[in-house]
Amino acid sequence: SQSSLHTALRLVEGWPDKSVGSLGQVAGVGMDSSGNVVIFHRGDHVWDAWTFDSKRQYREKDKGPISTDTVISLNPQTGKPVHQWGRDFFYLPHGLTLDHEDNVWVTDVAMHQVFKFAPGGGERPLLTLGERFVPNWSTDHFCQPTDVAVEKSGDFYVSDGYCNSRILKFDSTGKLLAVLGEVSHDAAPDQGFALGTQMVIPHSLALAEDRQQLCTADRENGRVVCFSTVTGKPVRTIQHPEFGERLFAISYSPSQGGLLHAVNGPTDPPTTPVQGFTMRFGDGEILDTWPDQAFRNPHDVACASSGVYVVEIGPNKVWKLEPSEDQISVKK
Ligand SMILES: O=C(N[C@@H](O)C(=O)O)c1ccccc1
Repeated sequence: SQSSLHTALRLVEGWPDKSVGSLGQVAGVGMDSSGNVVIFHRGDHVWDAWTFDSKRQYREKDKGPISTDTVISLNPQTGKPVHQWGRDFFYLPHGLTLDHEDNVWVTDVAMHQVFKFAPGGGERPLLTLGERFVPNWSTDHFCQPTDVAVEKSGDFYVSDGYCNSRILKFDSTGKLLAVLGEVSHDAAPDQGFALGTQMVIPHSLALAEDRQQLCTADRENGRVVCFSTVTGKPVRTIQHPEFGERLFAISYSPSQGGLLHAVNGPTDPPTTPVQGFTMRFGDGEILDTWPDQAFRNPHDVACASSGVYVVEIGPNKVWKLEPSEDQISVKK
């Protein structure tokens, strides 16, 4: 039997440092190569039931972009902000990813666009994809794109999105290479997708490059779907009763033989605890659930050697979870 040591995670009190000040809805979290925790929040903009019209067009364009910095890098030990940028550009921040060169990849669900910024941000993006404020399902448009994952080769994936059920693969210049998990736009939900049902809001991406798999949190199906990065075909799903109906975000760590961290989401009526999961990547088995008290609305998760980080929307929180002293050995 294989035993693997892992540790129960617990919330770190008083993190981040109060100098971070008041945050808007915190949509995305990522780690940079220095181990800083980078968060993507919405300032005074919110996504509520009236924000988009029936065609998924953003209703509040003329309010202008968020006037405060939306990207904040936090020191992982002190929780103090070490850098911030991104004012007067974004309307509804969603996904944030740092690639292996610390370029910052972000999605904005109001603009229906994906941007690549140089390390540390800057005034203008290095790359812009999608047509500003124009939702569509043609391959040069997105519809509320949710996240980005980037290979060392520079090829990258976009999970698209709330109103498209697909993942697009591009080369480093933004040329479309492949569409993963696509079903014809008018197909019934249970047709055309190799694993039985199409994705419903591919909401978060985790790239396990060493395992040639790209996984997504198929949010409203409450499951993980993994695709081969070689063939683009779906290779497996991971689903557990403990997930409940909705799985919001996932993050891959190559350590300890490959771990997948995930957070689920609230349901109405509440059926399962809103919590985090640590799974063995290989077979998807749950090794640990955390934290001791429940989350309310976890929206994204990122992991590093310093700990696991979860951001929430309502209440707007950034949580740090670190291994607690009591090591638990799992006999499997
Ligand atoms: O999913 C929603 N929001 C979050 O995921 C988010 O804010 O990214 C949402 C859906 C309907 C109405 C309002 C918000």
